[in-house]
Amino acid sequence: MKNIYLIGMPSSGKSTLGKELARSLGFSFTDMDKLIETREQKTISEIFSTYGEAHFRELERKTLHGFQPDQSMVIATGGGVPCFFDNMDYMKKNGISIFLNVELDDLAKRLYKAQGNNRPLLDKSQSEEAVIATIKKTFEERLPFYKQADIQVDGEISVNQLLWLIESYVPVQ
Ligand SMILES: Nc1ncnc2c1ncn2[C@@H]1O[C@H](COP(=O)(O)OP(=O)(O)OP(=O)(O)O)[C@@H](O)[C@H]1O
Ligand SMILES: O=C(O)C1=C[C@@H](O)[C@@H](O)[C@H](O)C1
Ligand SMILES: [Mg+2]
Repeated sequence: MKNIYLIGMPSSGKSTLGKELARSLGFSFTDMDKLIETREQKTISEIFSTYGEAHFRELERKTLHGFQPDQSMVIATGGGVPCFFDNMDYMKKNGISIFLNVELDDLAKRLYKAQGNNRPLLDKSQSEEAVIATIKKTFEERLPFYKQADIQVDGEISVNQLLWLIESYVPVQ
């Protein structure tokens, strides 16, 4: 079966929903950020600070293009993946892309609740206002890319609802 790519802002629920979706479909689950961290033996923050963002974006592209199509995988992409290189076209060509579109206020709340701070583009040591302003600006810049997804989900959704959307888009046996 075709791979499923979950895209969206940090904290939009790609990993949480992705794991449940994979379990329901009997697909394997892969988190691109985790895969890159394992392969590089560094956290995403360390990769950014040591080699810079451009290097990280190259790693993301290589990782994305390294997945074989039709491998029955649910892939939680990094938040920036659709916005660089030909990544969005690649996902559309090689699987089903799903945009998890979550309200900015909800994104900000989730981000503050999450433990730790390993997302270099969303620095929780800044004031809450500054973080929200960054999220808003980033979201607006990314929306034209995210919107190209095959399926868009607005707000919260259950796995069963998501399964229905996927089956309606392309029948899953
Ligand atoms: N539908 C939901 N309602 C409320 N909270 C949620 C929902 N989905 C996820 N969360 C919470 O939001 C936080 C972020 O979720 P998750 O890690 O799945 O997002 P992500 O898109 O994978 O983020 P990242 O890009 O940082 O990896 C977690 O604390 C998770 O428990
Ligand atoms: O939104 C982004 O650009 C990022 C999101 C994370 O998933 C990581 O891929 C990294 O922190 C960059
Ligand atoms: Mg995640």
